Amino acid sequence: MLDARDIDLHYGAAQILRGVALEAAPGRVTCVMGRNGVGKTSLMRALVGQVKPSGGTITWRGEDVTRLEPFARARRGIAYVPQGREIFPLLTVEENLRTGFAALDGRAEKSVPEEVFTLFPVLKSMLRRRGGDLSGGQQQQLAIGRALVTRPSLLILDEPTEGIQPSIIQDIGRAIETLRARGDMAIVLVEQYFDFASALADRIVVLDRGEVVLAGEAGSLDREAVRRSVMV
Ligand SMILES: Nc1ncnc2c1ncn2[C@@H]1O[C@H](COP(=O)(O)OP(=O)(O)OP(=O)(O)O)[C@@H](O)[C@H]1O
Repeated sequence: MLDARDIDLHYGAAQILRGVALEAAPGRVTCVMGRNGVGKTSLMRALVGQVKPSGGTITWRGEDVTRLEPFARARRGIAYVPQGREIFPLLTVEENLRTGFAALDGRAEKSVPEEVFTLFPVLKSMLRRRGGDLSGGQQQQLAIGRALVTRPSLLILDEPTEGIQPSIIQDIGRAIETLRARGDMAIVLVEQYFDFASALADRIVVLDRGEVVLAGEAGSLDREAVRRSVMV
């Protein structure tokens, strides 16, 4: 269980997050929604340790991880698929997948889980291709695959549908459903694509200008209010 409470975040003098709360539980998809620039990515970066909040606490499986470095959180099962994918264009697909092991300690198993290729068969057929030669959608699948090699129990996905063709968006949606159905992984999904998010979400948190303005079980929230919150 992830429990982030009262998160404040500043970049210099600018306050980006104000008292934000976010929970994520195994077997559930928590969607973080909101327009451009409201602080969604900043919140994810705070969860994984890439930025330090100026206030609040982040508890993961009962441990306060607020001050832990990113690698220490990765070793505790937290994996992040950043916005824009950030795969290595000159490395092959296989090498890109293997970079995920850098997050693990020496004792961890260092084989790519077969599940990665079950979820994204295209990666198996492209193991020797360079990451940069893949389509945007294939790169997104690779970025998710790389996160899964650490066998995470919290998977954070930052706008995985951005700039991706519809057929691959469907594949990614099915992959998220499969991972949720396993029941042991908590998934946090940042999304602005309303239909995709609302089809997957168990819980929805809407941010606006650094604050939570709507939060609740997906079925209990006013769909139109959520839709409006992501419309430009
Ligand atoms: N490293 C940084 N230094 C200063 N300001 C930043 C930095 N990163 C982001 N910001 C600013 O913080 C605010 C929130 O950005 P953030 O990327 O978290 O929003 P977002 O909701 O994820 O937006 P998007 O959907 O466009 O990615 C924006 O005003 C952005 O310009």
